[in-house]
Amino acid sequence: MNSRHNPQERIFVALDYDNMDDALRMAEQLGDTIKTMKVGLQLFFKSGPQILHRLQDMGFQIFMDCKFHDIPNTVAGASDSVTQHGVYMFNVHCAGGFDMMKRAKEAAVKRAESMGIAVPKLIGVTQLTSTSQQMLNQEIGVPGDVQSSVLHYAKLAQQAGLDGVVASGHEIEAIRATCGEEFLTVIPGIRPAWAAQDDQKRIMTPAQALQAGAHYLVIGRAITHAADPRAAAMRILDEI
Ligand SMILES: O=C(O)c1cc(=O)[nH]c(=O)n1[C@@H]1O[C@H](COP(=O)(O)O)[C@@H](O)[C@H]1O
Repeated sequence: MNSRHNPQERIFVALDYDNMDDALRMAEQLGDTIKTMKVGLQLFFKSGPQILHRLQDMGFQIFMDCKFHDIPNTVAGASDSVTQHGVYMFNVHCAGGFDMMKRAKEAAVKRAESMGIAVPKLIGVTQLTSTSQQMLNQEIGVPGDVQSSVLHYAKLAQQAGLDGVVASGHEIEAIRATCGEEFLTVIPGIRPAWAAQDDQKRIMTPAQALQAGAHYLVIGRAITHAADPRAAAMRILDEI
């Protein structure tokens, strides 16, 4: 297992809520167990950027999950804007291509340097964890196996200067072998043995994913929908 970080720093909790009060309540409950909160589009569109600053004021780092995917100029502009909020990490879809990813990174670096803040980590989404082999081939129209597609995107993201990728637990080892140990792997689709699978297809337990070399795990419902979220987070931390 990668031991560079303590377990609390390796779990990002997905605050997938439709209002700021519920999200802040959850963050408060998890305050002494989790360091980074993931804010996605559902919450962001309801609360606006103030959710980022409220969480930061509570001491959390933010993974802004905006999954940008547009022409390079537009994504560069969006990356510049999100960087201004001092987020720890944000993401783009690798499917936007090399130039889009490179421009996103350049914009984030330029803005962070002009503000004198840490450059946010930029992560490329490879294939979503809700994508099965059959979906990839038949619906999305990409031939070959999921792992080959994920590896192709991971290599492209690394060449474009990104810090890492989002993928499922099943691809961690191949990504590490191809892109090296420093290239970050951010892994959703995490399900403890005692949690429901929901809409995720390519899943893994927290312990298995860390064993395979994941840097960070993204966990939503297994914690936020638990009867006692803090106890669920503690149980996961114990398991890893
Ligand atoms: O970028 C992501 O965070 C992401 C990528 C991916 O391939 N799959 C995926 O589930 N996610 C996010 O990770 C979180 C997973 O939530 P749960 O399935 O509730 O644990 C959600 O907020 C998703 O938006």
